[in-house]
Amino acid sequence: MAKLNFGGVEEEVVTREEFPLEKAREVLSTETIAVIGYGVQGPGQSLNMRDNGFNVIVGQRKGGKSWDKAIADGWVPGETLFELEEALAKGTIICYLLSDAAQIELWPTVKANLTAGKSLYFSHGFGVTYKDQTGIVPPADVDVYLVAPKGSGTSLRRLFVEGKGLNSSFAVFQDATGKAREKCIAMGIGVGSGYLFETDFYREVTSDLTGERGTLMGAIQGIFAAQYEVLRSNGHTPSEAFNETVEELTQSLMPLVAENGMDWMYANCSTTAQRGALDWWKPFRDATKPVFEQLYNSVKSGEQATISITRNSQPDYRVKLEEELAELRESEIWQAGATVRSLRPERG
Ligand SMILES: NC(=O)C1=CN([C@@H]2O[C@H](COP(=O)(O)OP(=O)(O)OC[C@H]3O[C@@H](n4cnc5c(N)ncnc54)[C@H](O)[C@@H]3O)[C@@H](O)[C@H]2O)C=CC1
Ligand SMILES: CC(=O)[C@](C)(O)C(=O)O
Ligand SMILES: [Mg+2]
Ligand SMILES: [Mg+2]
Repeated sequence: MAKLNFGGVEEEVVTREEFPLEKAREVLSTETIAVIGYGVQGPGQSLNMRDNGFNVIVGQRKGGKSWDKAIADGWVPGETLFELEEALAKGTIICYLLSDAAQIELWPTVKANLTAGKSLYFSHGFGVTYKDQTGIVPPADVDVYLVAPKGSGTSLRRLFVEGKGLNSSFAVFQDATGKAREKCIAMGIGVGSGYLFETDFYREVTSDLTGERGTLMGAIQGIFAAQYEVLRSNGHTPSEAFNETVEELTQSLMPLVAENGMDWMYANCSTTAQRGALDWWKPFRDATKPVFEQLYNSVKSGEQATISITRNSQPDYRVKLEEELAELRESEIWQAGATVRSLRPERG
C-alpha cells in the first residue's frame, strides 16, 4: 500500500506497481472466476480479466441480447459461456454483476452454490448493505468482497484497451479463508483498475448513490436544463444555448479540469470569465447544498434503495425506462446536442 496525501488527509492506495498483474495472476491461479450477468459491468470486467490472463467464464440467461453479445465478444457456449446455474456451480469466485434489483431474485440460487471457501464478489455495496430489503445475507464460510470501478463498464473496457485504467474502490465484508483481502485486490487489478482505494460496503453504496444522483448524472442534467431554459427564454438560439451550456464544457473546459484542476482551467480562460466564475461558484454551491443534503439523507435512510428496488423490478421497467430516456433524447436541448455533435470536425 502506498501512503498518499489527499488534500491534507493521508490515505493508503494500491497501485499496479505494488501489486503487479503477475502477482494478481498468482493469487488467483487456482480460481475459476464466474462473471454472472453480461450487462454493462459484466463485459468490461470479464473481457479485461480474460485479456489479463485469468481463468474466466460468463454466466448469463440464454437467448437474450446479453447472451448474443457474449458470443459476439468471443465467449463460447459450453466452454466459457454458460447458463446462470451452471456458471454458479463451476465458479469459485462468483462475480455477482446482475443489476442490483435483479440480484434479489437470483439470490437463493446463488446462495445454494456458495459452498465453503468460495468467494462472493460484488461491484456495489448495495445488496449486502440493504440486506433487510434484498435478503442478501452471505453464508459465513465464504469470502465476501467488492471492487467497484468508479465509472461505466463501457469506460472500464475502453480505458483498458487504451492501456489506461479506471479507478476502483475495494472493500472486504467477510474474510472466511484469511485470504479475502489479497483476492479482492487481485481481482481489482485483474479487472483493469488504475489504482484502488479502500472503503467498506456501507460507504461505497452511500457515496455511489449520492454521486450518481448528484454531480455525476442527476444534478448535472438539472443544471444544464436550468441554464438552457433561461438562455432560450431570453431569445438565444438552440445552438447558442447548447454550446454555452454543454458543448464547451465537455469539449473544452472539462478536459482541462481533468488534466490540472479547476484553478488551472480558470487560469486558462479570460480574466472576464475568471471574475464571473469566481464570483458565482459560491452562490451556486449555497443554492444546491440543501438539495445535496436532502439527497444524502434519502440515501442514508434507505429510501433511495427502496425506490431503486421497487421501480427496477417492475416487469415493464425497460419500457418505462425507454420512455424516460426518450423524454431526454427528444428534449430540445439534447436534440440540439445531436446536431452539434454531428458537426464536430472529427465526425466529418
Ligand atoms: N453499469 C455500470 O457501469 C456500473 C455498475 N455497477 C454495479 O455493477 C453491478 C452490475 O450492474 P450492471 O452491469 O449495470 O447491470 P445490468 O443492469 O447491465 O444487468 C446485468 C445483467 O443482468 C441480467 N438480468 C437482469 N435481470 C435479470 C434476472 N431477473 N435474472 C437474471 N439475469 C438478469 C441482464 O441480462 C444483464 O445482462 C451492479 O451492482 C451495479 O450497481 C458498478 C459500477 C458501474
Ligand atoms: C458508472 C457508475 O459508477 C455508476 C454511475 O455508479 C453506476 O452506473 O451505477
Ligand atoms: Mg459508481
Ligand atoms: Mg452506481
